[in-house]
Formats: sequence, structure tokens, C-alpha cells
Amino acid sequence: MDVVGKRCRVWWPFDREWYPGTVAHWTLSAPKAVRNAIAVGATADPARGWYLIIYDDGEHEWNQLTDHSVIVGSRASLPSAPRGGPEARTEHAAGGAAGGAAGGACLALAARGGCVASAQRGVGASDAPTSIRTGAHAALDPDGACVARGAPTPTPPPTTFDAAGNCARAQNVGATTLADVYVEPALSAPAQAEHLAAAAQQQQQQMEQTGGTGGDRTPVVRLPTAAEVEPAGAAGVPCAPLHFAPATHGSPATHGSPARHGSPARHGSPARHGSPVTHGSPARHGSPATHGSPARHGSPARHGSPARHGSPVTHGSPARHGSPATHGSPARHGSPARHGSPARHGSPARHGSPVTHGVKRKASGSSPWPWDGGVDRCEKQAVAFSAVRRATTDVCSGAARAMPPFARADQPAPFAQAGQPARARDASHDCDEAGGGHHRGGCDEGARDKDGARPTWPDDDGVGEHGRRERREALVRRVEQREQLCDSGRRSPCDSGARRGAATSGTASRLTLPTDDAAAQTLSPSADPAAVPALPLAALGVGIGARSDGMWHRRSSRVTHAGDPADTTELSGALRHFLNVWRGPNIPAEERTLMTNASGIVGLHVCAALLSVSEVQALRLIFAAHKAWSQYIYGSSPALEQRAGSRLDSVLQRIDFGPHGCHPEGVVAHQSPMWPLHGVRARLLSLLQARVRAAFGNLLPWSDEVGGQADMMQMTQMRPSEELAPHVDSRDRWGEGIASMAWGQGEGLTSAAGEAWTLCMRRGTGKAAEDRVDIALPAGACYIITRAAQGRTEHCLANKVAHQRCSCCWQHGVQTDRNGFVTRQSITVRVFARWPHDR
Ligand SMILES: O=C(O)CCC(=O)C(=O)O
Ligand SMILES: [Fe+2]
Repeated sequence: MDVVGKRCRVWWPFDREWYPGTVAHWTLSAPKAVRNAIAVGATADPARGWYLIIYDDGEHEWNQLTDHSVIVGSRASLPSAPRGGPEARTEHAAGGAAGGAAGGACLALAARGGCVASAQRGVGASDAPTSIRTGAHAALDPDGACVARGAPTPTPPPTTFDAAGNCARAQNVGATTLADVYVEPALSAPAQAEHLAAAAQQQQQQMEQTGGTGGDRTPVVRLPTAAEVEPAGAAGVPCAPLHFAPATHGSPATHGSPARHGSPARHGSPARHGSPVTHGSPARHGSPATHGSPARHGSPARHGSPARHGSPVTHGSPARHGSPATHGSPARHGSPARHGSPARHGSPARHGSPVTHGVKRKASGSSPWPWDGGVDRCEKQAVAFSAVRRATTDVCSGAARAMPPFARADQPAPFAQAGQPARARDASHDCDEAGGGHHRGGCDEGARDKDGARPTWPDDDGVGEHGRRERREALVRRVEQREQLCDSGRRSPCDSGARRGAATSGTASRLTLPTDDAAAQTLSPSADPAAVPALPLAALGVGIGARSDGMWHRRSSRVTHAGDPADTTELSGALRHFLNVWRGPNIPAEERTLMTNASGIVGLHVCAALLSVSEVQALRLIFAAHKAWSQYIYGSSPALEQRAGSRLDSVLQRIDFGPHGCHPEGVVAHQSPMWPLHGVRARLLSLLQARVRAAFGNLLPWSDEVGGQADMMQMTQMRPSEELAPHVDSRDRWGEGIASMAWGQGEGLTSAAGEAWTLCMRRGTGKAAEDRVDIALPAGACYIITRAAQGRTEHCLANKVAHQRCSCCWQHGVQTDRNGFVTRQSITVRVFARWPHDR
């Protein structure tokens, strides 16, 4: 706490940048997002408390400052430390008294940490990371934390705020300025190993000196045994490869075992034609025989494309469950050539009854990676990796515990005493509430460490210091190898890890965003109100969308790399072509087929033909010019799981454009870069926006927001059979009104603009939402969600925030044709919410 108000710098390894900021606040109890992170496997020292770092560029994060990627204050005794003042010397002396053999050297394992949840493709291949999680716990060197403690360090002046409530956190907050900050170089791997071994040795010595108790310094370095850390496979050997191939019918990676999905026999069967939305119980899908049963086929009249049936949305009954006609993708049913006789198409039993839509989530007892029998090398490597992380974290936390004021015996340890069950409950609660799309992934398997037990290692198995050191070195090498594999762009270890992690092991990428409540709750009950300035929440910029989980996420959403996510020459050419075919904002009224409150859903409006085929073709070129697609992992949905036979998350490709400092939609995308919205994209947005406005008129309430201009544009690609699970977009990050338009990357069977797709509207808090409406939309259509269909906090009767679910607002999701072959492309435009919801 005595570092509150001080300047700091934080190393973001995947940005490869130090970011300056200020330690603005300390709280003993973990912020909610941090608690979630802990519940899904991160480790923390409950006694240490949490520091709020506010970066100069507006981002913020909670951090325990046990990470040597964080430098607070100055280090006078380091030769390279510039201008170390008395305070700096005090700080270092305090640390040095505790050991400090390595001076200020820091171990930066985390910075070098492996790709656990990979997924960034592109993003400037050379500059940008391929990982979205680092496991960013660098070990603490033996002189303790990088922060001042113990010694009579002068209390810095509190962070101040100007009249407008802005945090005065610029250059001279506290007694330390940026010039005093020592920028710590990352150590080489051998140096890290050596350093860590030295730390272990010192602690061992201290333990011996204090009769095994370590006095008030808890000995925490216990090395994992070889059995614990040694993966079965050779280190660095790539894992089972992912199959990203055109795989429209389900690669093993995305759709479970080939046996389930890959068999030609199955694909040739009528079972292929069941709608992802509408397919019924697993039992029905499990048996090809049942799919072929004539008894289940319905009348041809139900299978027409939207074009044949008129407006696609008119089919939905206001009763929300939809008439049979609302179900099933037109593309699926439109072509006899693909689907055989009309008799093949779904019967009322398959499509008509809402009951059949209630596919229960299937508890996944089996491995989601069927081809490897449940345990692949990546998994084992991840265990080893996490062993490193935990061990090093223990070093950190041990030192931290020893050091007042972090070890506050007088304060309840929130995790240890409040009870692990509470944490686990918290986590699942969050997940349950979080909306299927964005958070669901984290609940089930994510709580690896939710029992809250601090990681401990069995006692030394007699290998001695030398042996331990060797083991450490081996671990470090493994981490490095892993990183190299990731860096080299090979998919196998990283992506496999990502997917496995996403599907099963609860990566930290599933953190939920903090809510206002959570942040307020964190900020207000301070362990030491006298010492911690009362910080206006809004002034801190704390809220949904701001960083709060930095300890495990070391890649920011800042765009730090030069360039553009597209080939700019191609992009300009594509825009020129687009301008040639663009019809202007107005389209003939008879073409628009505007449906308001579609299918009885208040606030959902659809324009069935916003884009012409020529415009779609030009948009394809614009998409094709983009290279840096981020992988965006959504939670699984019942339909997806049913197809896969077990839990399987969905992965989309996405690029987000918007104002600097704002965050993309979604939890994982929270880690994705927000590219600047200017130039060609700004032009494109303004054209599309004009069209949307002309089509929807007053139904689109952007006029109330920032002069009616959308300021965020998101490009999404979903391969055939992928889906976006139902979710609410962040309820308080976006202004009222979100518009999405979609088409195919190529021609569909029934339309040159692409294949039809299904907009899945869901309402309800249970896992199987009570209200379910599936609306088949043709390529080129646009829908907007407002009010209850969007679910902003101010429209929510339950006042839900972020991605929480409620029973009054609708969630939206997208399903592509399970048997389709055309990637769905979409552009979503939103408005960032402005004050007081400014995120
Ligand atoms: O692509 C779409 O239609 C919508 C995308 C969406 O809902 C989202 O990104 O939140
Ligand atoms: Fe959405």
C-alpha cells in the first residue's frame, strides 16, 4: 500500500512494451474479475492484496506486484538505475535486507511464458503475439517484491484528481517520476534458471537457519518432482495437429471425432441436413437410422428458402417458438440437388415443436479431444508449464507474505477464509449469468484451482540442490521451446493448447469483465481506509471493458504494431470497386422487406435485402484484403456440443476497429487489438451506416449517441458449421442499437450473395433458454437489435450489466449451415456508450 501513488512501468511481453502508469489504489480483497481468474486456475497471494495500476494511456489492471514485469519506484543500488533518490535507496535497501543476491535482477518467466491460449493469427505476424495468455507470473527475486516495503519509506501523496474528476496521474504523481524508474531487462533463460535456483537456495538456507519454519519468511520453494513436471512426450514436440482444413463437415479439431462427424456415411445421410438450430435430442442425432426414417420427414412446403417463402422473418410466430417455417436454414432446404428429395427434409417433429429445440447440454464426460484419448502432449506440457508457473508464483507469494504490509495478519484473507466454495460458487455464478457466448466456456472445466488450495509441491525427493536446479533449467528450456514453437507460427502446440484450454482447462482467457458493482465493491471496502484515498470510480476509468485482469493477461488491446490489418493496396482497390457498385444509402422500398419487431421480439428489426449481390461481391474483396484475423473463442452451445458429442467451443475470426483505448466486444476479444478506425474502413462504415439508417429510419436510435455516428466496426468470419452461441453484447459498453449485416464469402446454392444463416434469439436464464426463436436470414440481410432484443442495462428490468443473463432481455446467436460450404462474413457496427457508461 505504501506504493500507492507511485509511478510504475509494466512489461507486456506480447506487446513487447513497457507501459508507464501509476499505482492508484490498493485493496485487500480481490476484484471480482480477479477472483474469477483465480477460480479458473491462476494463483494469487490473498494476503498481498491487489494494486490498481492505471496506465497513462487509460488502461488499467489489477496486479499483485509480485511480478517482476512490474517495476515500481526506483532502484538506487542498481547501476543502471537513473537518478535514484533517497527513496529509491530506501526501497532497495529494504529489499536487499531480505536477501537480494541477484540485486534487482528479475526473473521473467512469465514474460517468456508459453502460448497457452493461442489464437491470434496475423496481427502483424512478426510483431504481434500468438498468445492471449502468458501465465504471467514472473518469479520474484529473493530480495522480495519490486515494491517498497518495510523500511520507512515516505508515504507518497495520494493520487489526486482534478476538478473534472480526472486522475492526475501524469508525470509527477508521488515522489517518483518516470525518470527514476529502472527498466528491467529480461533475463536469458539460463540466467533465469540460475537466478531462480539461487532464490530457492537462499530460501532453503533461511529455512534451515530458522529451524525449518523460516521464521516469518515462509519457505515456499518446493520443487515439483520429475513425475509432476515431466511431460510424457519429448519437450517441444508438436501436439496433435489441428485440422483447419476447409472442413466444412467437421474437422476433428472443431467437431469432435471423425467417427462422429467425419464419416462419409453420416454425411451422406439425411442426418446431415438437420438444422444446427433445430436438431433434436442427441438420441436422434446419434442414430443415422433415425434420420433416414421417412416418418420424420415433413412436407416440402416447409423447406423453402426465404425467397420462396417471402420474408424470412415473417415465419416466426409471435409466440416466439416459431412455426415450423421459422426453423431450418433455407440453404439447407432450398436445393433438392443437395438434399435429395423433399421427403428428406425435417418433419414437424424435428423442426416444429419448441420442445425439440430444448437440447439439453450434455455433460461432457469424455475428452473433447477424442483423437488423443483425452490426454495429449500439449496437456502434459501444460501441466509442466503450470508447474513452473506455480512454483515461481510461490516464490513470489512467499516473499510477499513475509513482508509487511502485505502480510496483514489482522485482515481476513479473502480466499482462504471466505472459503473456497464461495469462490467456486462465484465463478459458476458468473458463468451462468454471463451469457452462453462469451463466458460459458469458463464454468465447467475452468475451475481447476477453484478449491483454492495454494499449489504446493511434495517434499524434496532427495535430488539435492543440484538436481533441483537441473530440473528448473529443464523446465525453463521447455517453456522456451514452447514459446519458440508458438513464435514460429506453428499451430500445433499453441493452438491445440488454446483449443484444449478453451474447451477443457479453463484458461484465464475466460475472465469475466468487471462490473460496476464489482469494481465499486473492490474499491470501496479498503483494508485501510486512512491510507487509501477514496477514488471516484468514474475518475479512475474503472469499469466494464477496462483492464482488470492484467496479471494473467499480458497482452494489451493496444495496437502497438505498425501497419494495417489489411493489405492496404488490395483494400484501396476493393474500396474503389465497392464505390463503383454502391447504390447509395437508399434502396428501393420494395426490396427492403423491412420487418419490425421480427417474430414478435421487441427491438429486433430485419431488413432482408440490405445489400445487393454486387455490393456483397465488393465486400468480399474488402474482407479478402484483410489478413490479421483474430481468433475469437466463444463458448460452446448445446447445438455445437451435440454435434461434437462433448464440450467444444466455437472459434470465430474477427477484426475490430474503433476508438483508441476502447475494447472490443467479448471477453476474449478483450485481448484482441482494437484497430484504429480511419481511412478506408471509416469510409466504408459511413457508407454502410447511411444505408442502415435509410433502411431502418428511427428504429435505429443512434441519433441519440455521438451525433448518430457509429464508432465501432467489427468484421467477423464464421466458417461453415461454426456458430456464435447466444449471448448479450456487453450491456453497458455499447450504445443503443447494434446493426449486423451478413453474406457469404462465396455464392450459396440459392443466392449468389451466399448461404442463408440462422439468427438464434434466446431468452431466459437457464441453460436451455425458455424462449427460443430461430430466424432464417438470407445473405445480404441486415438486422438490428435494440431495447429488449439488445438488452442494455437501462432496458433490463433486472438491471443486469456486462454479459449477465436475465429473463427479460434476449440473447442473440448465429448459426451457419451445418452442411454449408460458404464462410459467413458479417459486419457489425456499434456505438460506444458515452458517459456515464463510457468504457
Ligand atoms: O455476426 C453477427 O451477426 C453478430 C455478431 C455478434 O453478435 C457479436 O459479435 O457480438
Ligand atoms: Fe453479439
